[in-house]
Amino acid sequence: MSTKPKILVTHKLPETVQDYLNLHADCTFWNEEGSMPRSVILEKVSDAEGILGGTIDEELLSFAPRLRVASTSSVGYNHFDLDAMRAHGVIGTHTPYVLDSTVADLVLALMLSAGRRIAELDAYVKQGKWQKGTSGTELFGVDVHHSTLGIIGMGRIGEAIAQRAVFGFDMNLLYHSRSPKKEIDERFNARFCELDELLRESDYIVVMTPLTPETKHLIGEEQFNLMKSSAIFINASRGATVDEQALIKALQQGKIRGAGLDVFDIEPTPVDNPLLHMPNVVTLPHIGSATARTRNDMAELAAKNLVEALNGGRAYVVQELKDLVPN
Ligand SMILES: NC(=O)c1ccc[n+]([C@@H]2O[C@H](COP(=O)([O-])OP(=O)(O)OC[C@H]3O[C@@H](n4cnc5c(N)ncnc54)[C@H](O)[C@@H]3O)[C@@H](O)[C@H]2O)c1
Ligand SMILES: O=C(O)[C@H](O)CO
Repeated sequence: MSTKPKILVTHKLPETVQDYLNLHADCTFWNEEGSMPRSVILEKVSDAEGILGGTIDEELLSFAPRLRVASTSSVGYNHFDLDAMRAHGVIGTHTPYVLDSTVADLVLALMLSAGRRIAELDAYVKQGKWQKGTSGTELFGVDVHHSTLGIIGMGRIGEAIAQRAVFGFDMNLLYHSRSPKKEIDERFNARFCELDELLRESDYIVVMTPLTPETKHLIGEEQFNLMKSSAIFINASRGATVDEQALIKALQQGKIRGAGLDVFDIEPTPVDNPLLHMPNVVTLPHIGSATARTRNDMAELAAKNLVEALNGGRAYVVQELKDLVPN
């Protein structure tokens, strides 16, 4: 009989990562597209000590009496019910650092695209509108270089965005986070400020906090009312950090100039979401970390986290559950 821990993997992994897991665990894989259906997870998790992927909630935990570690191949872990995991003594791990640059690249792309109207004007050319003649001014956008960028949530990805914005585009940097960071101030000649001040002063506003009870709807009607009418608003964190209805209203009423969104309240977002029908809004299907190399790195790290945490080794355990790790 195998002495390796039993693990359940609920989405397809690269072959090399499966090979690694097979060396260290008795694995049940899912090799079809999409994720393992919930009913199958609930059935197969009954004897698992580790799980890689998916939502961890009270229901799943009640079907998993032997579960010790849940690993997610994402840095965000708002799909972990942390209270329930604590109550069941289950450790959670995630994948910080390996995706910072890829997500930061995408945020800059959203800023450039929304600010300089790339997607909108690409359609303009392809639809033959250019041929009809233009005064020119109607095609104007908002400069990225030498504008003021306000980053809300100056963590790992926030810092990678700052690096690109300050050194690549000569932007001035404001940030709001849980606390000021001296090294950020010095390195980027940046200034920590309260949220209201950041919203009033920034030309580009990027939300990059995790989704937690404190950050849910951090940006709503009151916050949009403080922004410049020329502001470009970017969300690449989680949809629910922003009150989506308030964002729609702010755009409809011209309270801000445009937006770039990688994340939505409901994903996939319904096709009748008004945001999808506004030319000044650039929309993406939650692809912040979606390059082959980065997704492979995330899968490798998630697998390593699972094996290490099951064996008492070093893993990226989520902050809120670190005290559950035996010394
Ligand atoms: N769009 C995507 O594909 C994509 C990819 C990766 C990460 N994300 C999201 O980005 C988030 C951030 O990732 P990270 O690795 O930079 O995390 P991080 O923990 O390094 O940084 C988050 C920062 O937000 C700050 N913060 C937390 N609560 C706050 C609050 N109430 N007010 C102000 N600041 C607050 C923290 O102090 C921290 O500095 C993830 O949790 C995830 O939800 C999205
Ligand atoms: O949190 C993350 O890592 C990204 O959103 C990918 O899901």
